[in-house]
Amino acid sequence: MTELDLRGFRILPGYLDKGVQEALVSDLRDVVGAAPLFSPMTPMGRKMSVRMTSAGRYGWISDTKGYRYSETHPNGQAWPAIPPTVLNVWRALVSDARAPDCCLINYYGEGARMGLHQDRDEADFTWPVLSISLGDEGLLRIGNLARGGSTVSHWLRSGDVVVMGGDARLVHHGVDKIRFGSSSLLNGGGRINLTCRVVD
Ligand SMILES: O=C(O)CCC(=O)C(=O)O
Ligand SMILES: [Fe+2]
Repeated sequence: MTELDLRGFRILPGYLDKGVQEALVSDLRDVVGAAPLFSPMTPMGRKMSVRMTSAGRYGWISDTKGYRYSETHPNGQAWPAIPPTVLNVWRALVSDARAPDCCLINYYGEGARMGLHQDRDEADFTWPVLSISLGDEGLLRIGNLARGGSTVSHWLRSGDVVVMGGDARLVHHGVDKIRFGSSSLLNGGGRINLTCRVVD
């Protein structure tokens, strides 16, 4: 398998075969059944186009009080456990020593996007963020440690995995757009991105 290094992000195209992708989607259906997707508001009061939920001890939430991790879903309930199918990918690529305590699930429907940002709400940046893409293709944009400057873009496809760690742990990134309907993995189309994080 050819592995790519884009500004320190380790990109593993096609890392997960179709069978594993389907198993992940099946487990995620259970997670979303227990912890429904919601549309977060930015601290500025704008609705994000991506819908989200989480699994694990912590989930990532955003509302007018700001971005943060929470031990409960906005509906007040604890998040469901991270499925073993997800933990297996982390174990294979990141660590046997410690498991992630958050798996953020992002769902991109038609027209959804995510602006350039850093993942910096975790306590210890020596742990990488592991990202898994499922379903429709998404155009990842990668910038720099500081805000601004040039960017590079790369289409992520279903089964691709990205490790954002080391010196690149705080590199800005975002998803400009998806190619809605480009994959048949998810009934009804769209893109799911999972990011596994060590929060505390
Ligand atoms: O959807 C993606 O590929 C990236 C998601 C992301 O950057 C995040 O959830 O922080
Ligand atoms: Fe991110």
